[in-house]
Amino acid sequence: MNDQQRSQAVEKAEPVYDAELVDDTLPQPRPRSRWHRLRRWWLISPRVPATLKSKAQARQALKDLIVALLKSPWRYVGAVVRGAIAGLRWWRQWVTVREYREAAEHQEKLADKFIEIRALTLFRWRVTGAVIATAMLAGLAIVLIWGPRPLWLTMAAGSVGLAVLGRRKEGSPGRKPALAGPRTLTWTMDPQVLVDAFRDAKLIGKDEMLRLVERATRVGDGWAVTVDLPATRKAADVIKNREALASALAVDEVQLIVERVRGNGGHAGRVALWVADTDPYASPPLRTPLLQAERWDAWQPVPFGRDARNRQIDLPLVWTSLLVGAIPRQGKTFAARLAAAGLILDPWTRLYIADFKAGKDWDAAAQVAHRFMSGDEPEHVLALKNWLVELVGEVQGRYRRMRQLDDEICPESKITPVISRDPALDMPVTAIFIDEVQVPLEDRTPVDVQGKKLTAGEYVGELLTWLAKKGPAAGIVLVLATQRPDSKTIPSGLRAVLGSRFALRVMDWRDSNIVLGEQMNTRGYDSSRLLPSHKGVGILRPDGETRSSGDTLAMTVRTYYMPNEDWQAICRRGRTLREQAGTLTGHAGGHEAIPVLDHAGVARAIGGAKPRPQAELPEPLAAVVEYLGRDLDERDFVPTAELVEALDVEPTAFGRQMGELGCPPERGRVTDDSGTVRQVRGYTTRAIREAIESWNEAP
Ligand SMILES: Nc1ncnc2c1ncn2[C@@H]1O[C@H](COP(=O)(O)OP(=O)(O)OP(=O)(O)O)[C@@H](O)[C@H]1O
Repeated sequence: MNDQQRSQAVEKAEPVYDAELVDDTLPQPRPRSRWHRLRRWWLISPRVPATLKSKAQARQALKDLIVALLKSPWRYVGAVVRGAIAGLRWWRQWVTVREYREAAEHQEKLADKFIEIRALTLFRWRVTGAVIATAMLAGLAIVLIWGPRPLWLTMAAGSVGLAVLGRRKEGSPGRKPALAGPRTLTWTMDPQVLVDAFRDAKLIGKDEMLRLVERATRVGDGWAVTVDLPATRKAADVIKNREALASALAVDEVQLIVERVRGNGGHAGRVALWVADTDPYASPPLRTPLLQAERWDAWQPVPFGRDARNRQIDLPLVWTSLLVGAIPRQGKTFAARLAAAGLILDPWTRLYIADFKAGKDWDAAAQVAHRFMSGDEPEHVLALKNWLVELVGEVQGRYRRMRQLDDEICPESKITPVISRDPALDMPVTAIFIDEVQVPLEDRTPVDVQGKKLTAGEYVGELLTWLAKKGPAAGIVLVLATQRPDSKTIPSGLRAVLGSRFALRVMDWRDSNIVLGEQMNTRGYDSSRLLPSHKGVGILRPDGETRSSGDTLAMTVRTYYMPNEDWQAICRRGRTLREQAGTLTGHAGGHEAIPVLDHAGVARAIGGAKPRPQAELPEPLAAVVEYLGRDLDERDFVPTAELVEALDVEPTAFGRQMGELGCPPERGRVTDDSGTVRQVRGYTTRAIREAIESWNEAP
């Protein structure tokens, strides 16, 4: 066989790999060391006492032990005294032949038995006297013969006997554990008191018991304890009836925090309680930590306040909106300014500030705001209307531009930190703060929206609703503060789309529900119960995650205190940061830009008004509008070739006529059926809409 024949006879095979194909995109089991396994078992085993499972618990157990030891002499003396009293009572009954006497009285034979009873009583007195005399003589003899020591020993044994007799009876702590689980004395959180409180508040039945999950521990300036409710009871009901429980525990409800323990370590019947020693809001308020921050990232939740346990509560602002409601002088403006402070310290954030309170509270923000006004006249309302129209147009533009960005920069139709800081994309996080929003919402100045007559208030309401709905994903943050959170002032459609809510003290539970949401009072959250003296304390119902709140629906928070000088310092810092970053624009930059208004587009977007009949439009614009129909709003770009073919027009003349109507052809990108992107000439729908509008507005 020559070489050529050999190479034809032997067929080359693909290499064979001796291996297993592993899909490493799936979560892989992690090898666990013995130490890890032991640790895990230790933590979950019911045999290991809870006190040995965590340092905090062990420390608390040690403290309790020391306290028990220190208290034991007093407890012993108490038991001996109780024993002595019990012994005396028993002796009195015996000496007065009480049982026999009562039986005779019962049978109405006391007179017959009187002599007999008296004799017996005398006899027992004599026995008592004889016993005392014998005991004294015996004691004397013992002292004389053996000294006082045996006497002391006898008395000690006697005191033990009395202490046993005087030990606490059934059900009292000290004899039998009231909760399942290990038990030692606690200072204030007596388990029996807790069980009784739950029973009195009708949160558990008379025969039901609580189970102790985590013994009472000192946390901050109060006591924390975690308990399991009986199987059929729900933690949500305890939260709902927090006030009854506070009353049963004899504390003010602001001192009691009840939370459901959720996630892996919890279940629907596990409740964590914290009882403050004193009113947690009576202490002086804390200054905002933002004062120490050189700058802030708007994408990070803003430090908003502290709860009663002194845990920091942060408020996320990007991708959401906030409604703050309260009666006057409770700290609304202060709360809204806290949210603003975080955004002011991020130079990449654009701010619109409308202060309808017309006071001095917001003035310092003028040096950083892109748009700023302070006043409560109709002209201010109309100016706000224009801002909002501009913002609606801005949001529409952002969505259109985001659609054109590639998936790596913009994976969803949502702005990201990178997009928001890219000056070329011009989509910064834009926050609009409106203080006393009821003023523009109630304004009755008539406005003409594309032929439809509305009041300025109605139109502002529609624009705000649209912005709250569509704005957050495009980086628009809406913060509205109102003194009048009633259903007439804040349209329900607007309330429904505002993500986060903060209710300071209001007049009644209805107003509280208007701010916090339907039925929130029945779930235990009612801001009308807050005390007038608790300025800056409110119920926060956040949207998304807030640090340290877990899955809590809402929480009582005391906002950080930011007096005017701190606020001014933050605004000054915000200005310096913007100057350095070159992002000082609009009002703060000294050139008040006139809002770019696309009234027709906005009216179409919010559905509040219809454009004028298209018959009024000149050709070929009318034909283009007719051909595009709904696509006018849904598409960004229409190639000239498509229009020329559909309308059967001469391309050069068509281009010239469109240009004369204010809509010259531009270059744009289209994707053909095979997925290839090509650059072609055509018209942006925005330009077409603007052409329609300018024609409609022409006299
Ligand atoms: N976190 C806080 N801690 C302590 N005091 C506060 C706090 N927040 C606000 N206050 C106090 O409450 C007062 C009223 O606050 P603010 O001006 O924000 O009220 P408001 O609800 O906006 O009032 P109005 O409805 O009149 O505009 C402030 O002067 C301030 O002293």
